[in-house]
Amino acid sequence: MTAISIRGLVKTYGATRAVDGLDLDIETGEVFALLGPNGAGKSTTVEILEGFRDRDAGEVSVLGADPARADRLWRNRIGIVLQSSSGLDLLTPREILTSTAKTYAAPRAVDDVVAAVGLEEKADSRIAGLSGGQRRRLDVGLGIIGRPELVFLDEPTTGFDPQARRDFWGLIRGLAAEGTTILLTTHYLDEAEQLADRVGVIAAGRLLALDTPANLGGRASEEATVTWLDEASGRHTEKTSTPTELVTRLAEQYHGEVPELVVSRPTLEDTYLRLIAPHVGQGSEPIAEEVPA
Ligand SMILES: Nc1ncnc2c1ncn2[C@@H]1O[C@H](COP(=O)(O)OP(=O)(O)OP(=O)(O)O)[C@@H](O)[C@H]1O
Repeated sequence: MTAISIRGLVKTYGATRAVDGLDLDIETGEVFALLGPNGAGKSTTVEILEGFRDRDAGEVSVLGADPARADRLWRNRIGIVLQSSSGLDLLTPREILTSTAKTYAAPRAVDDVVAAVGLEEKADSRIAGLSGGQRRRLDVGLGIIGRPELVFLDEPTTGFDPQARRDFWGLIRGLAAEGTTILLTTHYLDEAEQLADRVGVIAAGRLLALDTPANLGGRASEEATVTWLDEASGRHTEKTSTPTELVTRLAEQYHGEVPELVVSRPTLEDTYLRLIAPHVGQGSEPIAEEVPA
């Protein structure tokens, strides 16, 4: 079943075509990561799907409804992670989670959410005293307290320390295991690789590539790089489509362990940067001066 369907979506701001004819389907239960450089149109797309922004053209369906005309019942089925805890400085995370939970029909238990986002120690402290990363955890907690079927996460781990990011990934995997559909935007390629079933890369409001993280842009069939250190001749690097064969040959040559052996394939970040390269800095390149002959 399709949770989100987008056909020919267009959004313009003055002369800027922020979203320029986007087509995309996201399946129920899928974790989908939308990737793209700054200004690619990710937030605009997500805000249209959330019903917070009007579109200029195209068809959009989210959980079977058009977000531009959706009602409160529909809104209760989706979870949105906003930068919402600002302005609530005198309250505590537990207070704001408890009052938000009351607006939903079947909310999660406040204690469960506090634990899921790792805010146990700060649950009863004023929000004013929370760090940036702790506030973001609260935002995530507010986004999931209503037990939504679909969660929108716009750059959810910005400002998280490495441990908090790992904890958050565990939380997302848990939601996905319960069947929650998740649409995530992120600039962290490792996050997309860890979490997403599929990724979509957009630039200038258009979809450039759509695949699993492992296959994006033909990644799975790209050559591997094998490096090793030879005591006599120094470091060697070879690109090959048959790395096992090369490593087997090296193992024979060195009679066992190959010194400082590394076998690597292009990372998702390498592939992503290659995909977006033609679209980055468009229009902002300095005009080269003509050199007189
Ligand atoms: N309210 C607005 N008014 C005018 N232009 C806007 C507005 N919101 C976004 N834009 C423009 O639309 C384009 C897409 O912006 P958007 O915020 O959707 O990109 P993004 O992919 O989410 O970027 P980032 O990764 O920086 O968050 C940009 O050129 C941006 O300047």
